[in-house]
Amino acid sequence: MVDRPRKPSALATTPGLPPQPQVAFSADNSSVTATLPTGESVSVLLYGATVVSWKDKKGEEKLWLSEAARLDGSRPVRGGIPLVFPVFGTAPDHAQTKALPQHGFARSSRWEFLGKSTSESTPTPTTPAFAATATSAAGAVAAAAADMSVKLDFGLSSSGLSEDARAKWPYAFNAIYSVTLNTDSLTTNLVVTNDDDKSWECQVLMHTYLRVDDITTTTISGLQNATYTDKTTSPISSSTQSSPLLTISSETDRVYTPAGDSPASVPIVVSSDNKPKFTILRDNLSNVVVWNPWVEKAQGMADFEPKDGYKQMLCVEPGAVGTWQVLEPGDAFEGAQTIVLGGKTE
Ligand SMILES: O=P(O)(O)OC[C@H]1O[C@@H](O)[C@H](O)[C@@H](O)[C@@H]1O
Repeated sequence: MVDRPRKPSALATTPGLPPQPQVAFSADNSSVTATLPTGESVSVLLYGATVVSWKDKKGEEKLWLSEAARLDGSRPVRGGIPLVFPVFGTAPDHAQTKALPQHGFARSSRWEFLGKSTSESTPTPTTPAFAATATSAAGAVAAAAADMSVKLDFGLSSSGLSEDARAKWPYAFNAIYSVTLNTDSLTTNLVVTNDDDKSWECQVLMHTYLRVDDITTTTISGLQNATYTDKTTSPISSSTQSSPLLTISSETDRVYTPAGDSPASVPIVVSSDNKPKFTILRDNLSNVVVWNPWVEKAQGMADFEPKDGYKQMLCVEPGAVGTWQVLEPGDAFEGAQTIVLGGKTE
């Protein structure tokens, strides 16, 4: 169970120092949960290094997780943030990955927990910003706690794969996935290194299931003028997003390539009733998949519950999937998303 942490590793015990984030494993060691002193938390299943919960300080869940999601490692998690690597979907025409299952093996491999690190920008009494927010030692402690973040690192390498996955993708690699919880944001960052003596190609995607209040009043901005492929048509079609706002009113499965020189310069804003709920920033991930299965596809997925749960979820998935990332021996690919609560980006 992800909700019953034990073995708190760092507690507020030193007077005068801000309280520290807590990091704890579940009783069965299947997941690790980090909690900030201000109450925000994130839980990551070692299976897939799948983020399965992200809560704000009020305890409100920000990610959608199916009630029928398997958390026992028997199949990829339906919800949270499964990690897609080294192939997005299936690629029957791509020699190196054609034998792999949908979305590759990262989401169905057990990752190793490498450790946690915390950071804080501790204001001092001489800093004007500090003086404005804290006029006492207690205020200083509270201000420091409010600025704190915790990073959880997970590792996976070719030697940690199942025999089956290794046989289907026989390349040496090393991956480090970092999940950083801040008071108002969550960052997931993947670095994959080619440890082989020959080059290989991969795709990467962070399959984020956002929890929304009501899909019919949800809008997505930041995709205007982006070209996209529509996977719901047969054959797959291509188009350009003309409207500034995307709304979802039927099955949606699109791979966007937002316009702009730098992928990071185009935030995607998911709003509920015109109120910004999530702002998604991308670093070196030049595609965004927007997916909602709607009525029929949700019915067809055994692990999708409740069946009308598609009304409370929206997948906005930053990735590098439009083309193949070619990694020469020793090369690394790094990509990240930051999901900021509300409309703030700084
Ligand atoms: O059922 P899965 O393997 O988790 O995939 C869910 C969806 O993932 C999305 O990223 C794909 O674009 C969809 O085509 C796919 O249906």
